Amino acid sequence: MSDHLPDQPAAGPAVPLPYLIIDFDSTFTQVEGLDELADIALEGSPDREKIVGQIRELTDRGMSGELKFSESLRQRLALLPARRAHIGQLVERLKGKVSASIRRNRSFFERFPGRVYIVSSGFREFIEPVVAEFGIDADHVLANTFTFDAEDRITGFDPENVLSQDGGKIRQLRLLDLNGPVYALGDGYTDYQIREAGLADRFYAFTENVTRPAVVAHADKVLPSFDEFLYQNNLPMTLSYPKNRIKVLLLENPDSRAEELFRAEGYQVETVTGGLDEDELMARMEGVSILGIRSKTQVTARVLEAANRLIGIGAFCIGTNQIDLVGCMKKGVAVFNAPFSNTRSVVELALGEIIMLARRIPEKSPKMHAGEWDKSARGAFEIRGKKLGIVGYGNIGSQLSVVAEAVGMQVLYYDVAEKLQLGNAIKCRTLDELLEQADIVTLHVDGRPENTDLFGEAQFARMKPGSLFLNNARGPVVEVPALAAALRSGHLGGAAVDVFPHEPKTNDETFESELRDLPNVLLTPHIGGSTAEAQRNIAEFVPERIMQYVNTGNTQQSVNFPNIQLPDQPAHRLIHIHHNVPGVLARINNVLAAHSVNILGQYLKTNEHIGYVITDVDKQYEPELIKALREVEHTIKFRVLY
Ligand SMILES: NC(=O)c1ccc[n+]([C@@H]2O[C@H](COP(=O)([O-])OP(=O)(O)OC[C@H]3O[C@@H](n4cnc5c(N)ncnc54)[C@H](O)[C@@H]3O)[C@@H](O)[C@H]2O)c1
Ligand SMILES: O=C(O)[C@H](O)COP(=O)(O)O
Repeated sequence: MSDHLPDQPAAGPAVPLPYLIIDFDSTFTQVEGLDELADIALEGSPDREKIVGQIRELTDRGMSGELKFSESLRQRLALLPARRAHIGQLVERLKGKVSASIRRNRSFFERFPGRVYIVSSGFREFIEPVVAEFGIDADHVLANTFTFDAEDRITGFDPENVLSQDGGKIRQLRLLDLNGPVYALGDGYTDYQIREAGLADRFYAFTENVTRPAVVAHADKVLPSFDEFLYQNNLPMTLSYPKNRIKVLLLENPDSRAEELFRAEGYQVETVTGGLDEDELMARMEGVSILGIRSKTQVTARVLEAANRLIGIGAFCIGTNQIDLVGCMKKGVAVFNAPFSNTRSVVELALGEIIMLARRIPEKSPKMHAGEWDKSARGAFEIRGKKLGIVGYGNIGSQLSVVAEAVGMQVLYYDVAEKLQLGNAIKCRTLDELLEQADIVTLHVDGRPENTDLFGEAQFARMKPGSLFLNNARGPVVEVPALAAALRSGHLGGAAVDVFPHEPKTNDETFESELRDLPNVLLTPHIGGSTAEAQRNIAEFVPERIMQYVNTGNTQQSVNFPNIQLPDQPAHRLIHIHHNVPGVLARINNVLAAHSVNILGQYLKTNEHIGYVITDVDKQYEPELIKALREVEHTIKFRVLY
């Protein structure tokens, strides 16, 4: 039995629950209130950007300890042309900008309002209504207050308020005189000063929104999220595990959007340019929960053995033949890919290649670059009316079929599976039937092991003399020496090849192949799916699938897990992956019954190797229940979602 994410610690506060002194700007909320107020007040002003920028800079200098706090506040307010009416708009804006992890753990604040103080150098007028939604009363908000003139313009701050003065938070804490342990949480230097003055037992630097190195350097602990604080202190939390503890390793340069999306969700992300070989990858797998790869990285049984926390793999491409899918299943690792995101890109490349080969451009263009003018129609033909033989009529093959017919080609196809015949395409019963008729043969099969060497001497010999050949599928599907021989002998009129049995791991390695320097051969470095559109689509599609799996257990479109999509419902969700043997579901339910847990919804799907059960239950689980579920015989992985 293995388990990648620890369960929620015993749901209950440490005794006694320390007082939490929480900063407001950039901690409770994602932003600085005064910066936002300036942005609102200056709407429509040509100076908006300039003044907001100046205020931001002053805020930053004050927060990092570079400028005296009172001076930073005075200068900011002098720049701020705001009125009382703007404060209402600011409150609405701030309500939508409460830090994600604070928002997520609203129930914590509602449960322990007496232990939380918002101590801020910001202003009560906008803080109070925002934190009130979390059950925090006005007498637990300690903040500055604005002064106004007769026309309701903000003129400054109340100088009598200790929080407007240097060392204001220290003075405020002294006045509060709390009896018991005190923890201070914030992003600024003034939050650290509470601890420095001995008025807090710990200072936690909160970095979910902003990281100030000078502040982090003084922290007892760094908190990428409030979940992390609750987790470290064994306090009740909404998630079962802080996302910042989930490590994502991205290889082979997927579009930067992927990293952005994972980071936005709070995950820790590491990236590696290019691919890694087996040993290198094994050395990187410790602690990795999510692995992102493209077509090059081989995820073998040895790699999986080295993966002690892996729960999901994202193939940022279509093909998944590079992954030991069954091995993943048996380890409870769900695999997702992007089945359609680069389909169109491959189709467009194939069509372009067909035309280029038919006009012998691979020969003509280099000659022109060398200064040779070779104007002749020898060996050049139109593609209109020619027979295109598509081997593998899946997503790419069938899309190419439509596009090829649109430019006047006749399409023949061969597939091992029964496929919907599109347009006027003609199905061939055997591969040979297709090879004997086609003027151009294009491969779009997947990389399953049985397809290794699908095309060799015999298949090329079957093709019509002078015909063209394209491989944009997978390198091992074609015996390269046989293809090279058919081209050298002139039996084939040309070829376009994008994929190779041995491809360089990075752009720094040299490409070696027998196909180099052959006539009328277009060679491309596995770029069938390498377009801006495809890469962007993939980088959005795959992280979304993986995050849905991590967050909700949804396995829709997983390539190796039974597909289950569940409704979101207010419940506690338990995820159980087990070897597919009889009786596991009954055992799970016996454990739930023995702990008097009511099942709100339960979904089971199995495949040849595993069973996947999602159970929604109606009450907070006890540690003993989790332990008992984990001990159910044949469990591969057990996970508490929330
Ligand atoms: N060059 C690139 O950059 C690039 C980009 C995307 C995809 N690809 C490759 O293209 C492949 C196909 O992509 P897709 O989205 O169309 O996949 P798909 O799964 O939709 O289609 C593959 C089709 O091939 C058929 N097939 C498998 N083996 C066969 C065989 N021996 N003979 C005849 N038919 C066979 C399958 O039944 C299926 O219909 C991918 O698996 C990937 O390897 C390459
Ligand atoms: O399977 C695929 O989608 C293609 O082979 C593209 O792979 P790549 O992302 O490694 O370019």
